[in-house]
Amino acid sequence: TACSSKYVLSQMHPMWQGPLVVPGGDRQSPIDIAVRKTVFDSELKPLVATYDPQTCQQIWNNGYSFLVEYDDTTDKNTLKGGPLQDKFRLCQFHFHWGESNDWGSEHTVDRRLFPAELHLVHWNSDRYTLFEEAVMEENGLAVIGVFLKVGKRHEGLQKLVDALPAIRHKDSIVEFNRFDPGCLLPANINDYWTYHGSLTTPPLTESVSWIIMKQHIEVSHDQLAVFRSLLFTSAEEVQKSMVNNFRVQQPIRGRTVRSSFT
Ligand SMILES: Cc1ccc(O)c(S)c1
Ligand SMILES: [Zn+2]
Repeated sequence: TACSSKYVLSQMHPMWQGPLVVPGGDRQSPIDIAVRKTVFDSELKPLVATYDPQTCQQIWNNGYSFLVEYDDTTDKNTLKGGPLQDKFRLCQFHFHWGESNDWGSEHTVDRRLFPAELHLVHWNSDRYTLFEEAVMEENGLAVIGVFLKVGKRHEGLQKLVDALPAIRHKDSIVEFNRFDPGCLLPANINDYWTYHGSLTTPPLTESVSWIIMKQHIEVSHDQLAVFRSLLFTSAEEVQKSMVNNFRVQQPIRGRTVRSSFT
């Protein structure tokens, strides 16, 4: 689909430290959410996420993370409301995680680290026709972030976990159908923080309205261990475990993080 193509196909080995600051970058991600500095905004509306599991197409290892991709040629999977003025289309979701359960998330809450973070990536289909266009524009993307905690097994995630051994190496891909991304959202999606930031992988463009869920989801230790069995490397290269695929935190540069709850 559009969202997978050249954009995240970079052959560059993930330099997770990456450029510390993008030239002129004053709205980079990820950041720490200092709760006492957040500002409640009563104008923030409830989020409306509508997903069709039938539009799930494939799951693949792009050398940074693994992506589950959806058909984004129609408005079948939409996100609107919340801080968003326009309607956004889901194109993919992926995760960032650590080599241990002590770290792995990109965002933190009062410096608290989670073992992993889910990103559901949507692009502004009211203003653009392709993900590639939207990713370069200020109001182009909306990414929902959900923290993962280790606890009880996540039944809905298991179908995805079972598909991972087939995409162990970079650039491997398998067909993946009938997966409802909604099953990965927490029960309460109306309590969130939102701020303007960037992608956390190249090209690090400052095109993202971030919507970070206050409520986390739980996955089992064993499910997370399967994430760590993936490889950054292709079958020909010396094996390198896909772990710690998160970016270092970036300066807040005077930005305000708004909350939808008090
Ligand atoms: C579009 C996109 C690709 C990869 C990512 O980690 C993020 S955060 C967004
Ligand atoms: Zn991400």
